[in-house]
Amino acid sequence: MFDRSVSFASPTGTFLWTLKNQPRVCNIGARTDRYTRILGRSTTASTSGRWLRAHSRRLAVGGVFSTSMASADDLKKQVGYKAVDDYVRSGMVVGLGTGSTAAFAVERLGQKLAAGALRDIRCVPTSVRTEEQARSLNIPLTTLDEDAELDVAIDGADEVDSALNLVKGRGGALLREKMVEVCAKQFIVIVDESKLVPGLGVSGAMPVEVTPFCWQHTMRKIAALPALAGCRAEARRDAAGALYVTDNGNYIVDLYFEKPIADAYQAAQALRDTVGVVEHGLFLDMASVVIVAGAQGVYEKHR
Ligand SMILES: O=C[C@H](O)[C@H](O)[C@H](O)COP(=O)(O)O
Repeated sequence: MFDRSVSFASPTGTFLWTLKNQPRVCNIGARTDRYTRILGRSTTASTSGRWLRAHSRRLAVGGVFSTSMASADDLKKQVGYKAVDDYVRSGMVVGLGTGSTAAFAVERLGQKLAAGALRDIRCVPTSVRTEEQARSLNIPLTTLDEDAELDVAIDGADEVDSALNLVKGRGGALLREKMVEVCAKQFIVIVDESKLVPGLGVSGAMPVEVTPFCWQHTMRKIAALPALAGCRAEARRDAAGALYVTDNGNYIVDLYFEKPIADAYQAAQALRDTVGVVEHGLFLDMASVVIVAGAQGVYEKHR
């Protein structure tokens, strides 16, 4: 359940969260004997809450907690914080991704800027949502028009395959994300293990951004592409049933596959060649590093 060799990006956060949530305290108590064995100290389950509180710093520094106790948000926070701690330095131009995982990286960047641990950073946000979060944290912003070369970009993903190719855009931000992330010297992807897939297109939609002009015609063209054989195309709608509109004023066609996309490169090329398609959610050969949080802790996959 936990392992001396595992190191966590943000174990303190996980631990504090665990203590605050009563059902999880029981889990900790049940495992106290294992913690004490590692630290060479005896205690009883009944004193575990007090004992763990007193030793939380030592436990956190030792990094012995298992992410099996962590919530999905804890895992996202671990990778979001680690990406900023390990890959962002003062003076850099940074691409800020979109989504629930990327939001933790933005949060960390804001914290480090406020604390003076990072200075002279300029960031390019990949969506209106991210821009608003960054502004609320006083993160200095720039655009690709002013800063066309980024040192690093950090973003989540919907799927990651074994070659570190990605599906992105289930949150609707794919166009700006791809525009920004192709300009980064290093593109750091942050995910929890649930995003790792044996082949792209299996866990949900592969989004395609299309122009509103004759979008149904474009959707039919996409669905008929031989490189996408077997896909079902559906226009994305909001909760009220209206067509979903991206930050760029476009629509999204979601493609659903029963089997992994046979050849993602062919599929990407066929989509690029379809007039009316603005961008698609296949991010191929782009990720430099994928930081993964899972049951065995946090680890990196490099291209
Ligand atoms: O359009 C959204 C983006 O591509 C997100 O990065 C992606 O959907 C992953 O989001 P989350 O971290 O919330 O799972």
